[in-house]
Amino acid sequence: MTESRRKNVIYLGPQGTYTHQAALQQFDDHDQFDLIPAKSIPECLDELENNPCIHYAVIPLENSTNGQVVFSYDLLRDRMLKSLNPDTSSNRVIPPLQIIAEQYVSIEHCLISREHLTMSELGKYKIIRVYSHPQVWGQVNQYLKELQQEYPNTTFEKLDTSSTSEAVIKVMDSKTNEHENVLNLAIASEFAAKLNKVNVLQRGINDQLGNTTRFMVFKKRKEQSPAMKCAGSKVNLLTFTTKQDDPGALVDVLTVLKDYSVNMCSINTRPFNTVTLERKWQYVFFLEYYENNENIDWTKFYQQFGSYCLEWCLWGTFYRDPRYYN
Ligand SMILES: O=C(O)C(=O)C[C@]1(C(=O)O)C=C[C@@H](O)C=C1
Repeated sequence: MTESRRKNVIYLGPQGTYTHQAALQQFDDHDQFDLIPAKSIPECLDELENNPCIHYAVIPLENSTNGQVVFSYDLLRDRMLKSLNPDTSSNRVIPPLQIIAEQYVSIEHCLISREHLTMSELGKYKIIRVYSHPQVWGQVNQYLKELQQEYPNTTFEKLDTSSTSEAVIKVMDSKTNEHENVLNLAIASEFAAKLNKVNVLQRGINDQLGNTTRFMVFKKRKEQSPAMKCAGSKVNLLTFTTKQDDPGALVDVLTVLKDYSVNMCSINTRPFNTVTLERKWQYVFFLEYYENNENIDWTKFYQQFGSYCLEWCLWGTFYRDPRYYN
């Protein structure tokens, strides 16, 4: 493969994040794809949208323990609202980005230190600063509570970073201050610890066994989809707003799914409030449904569905991840 045919995939970095693992799962052909770390989730989609050298983006969407990755949901929400063109007769928004796949990554958090030390040594520190991505706190709540109970004379502080690998780098850069009795720790994957050659104090510290995060893979809509060896169920992800706040407005939209025997797999919502719009405080709904019924007239389905929405946007149709749903 010539250099120019190679494709660039941007993901939430630095190297070693769970998103990096999702990107490696999706784009496992190293002769074809270069993986490029981004500093934040918004940067991933901004770069894919605006940088001609970026071909794909991978971002986290939801976690089995603590739900929505709100940063990602809000990117879709804001993109749908931004793309709305009040001059056109159609209420369908067609954004420049499209979802083409999902990936699931098993999340096994570790407690990580820069220096080599053991759990029994934690009690000698007055303050322990724990760095991680904000999405992680809800996955290790119980663990941190128990840690505090075990070391009652130590104050544990939680500090947010842009990703779990960023937390590891923070800990590597901030030297333990023995004099002030302050220790810096990170919560991240074993993969991140190994990449950065730091010490794993404890493994599998997440509260729930089977903790899993689901990631979404995007491409530019105008570019061709890559060839994918997939089979099985196809899923659609669509966002919409309702026409009014009257009783039954949401039911009207969802009844179309029932009428066409379309099986819904998830529904979520995020609020928004825009001064330029007449209605205050509205919601964007996120809907996922299967596309496995060949007898459905999808053109008619979307005509009817769209007629009950103020605006709607189909983000993509993709296969259920066969690695996870086997
Ligand atoms: O920080 C990382 O490693 C990420 O890939 C982000 C992220 C998230 O935003 O949900 C991914 C999976 C884990 O649930 C924690 C953090």
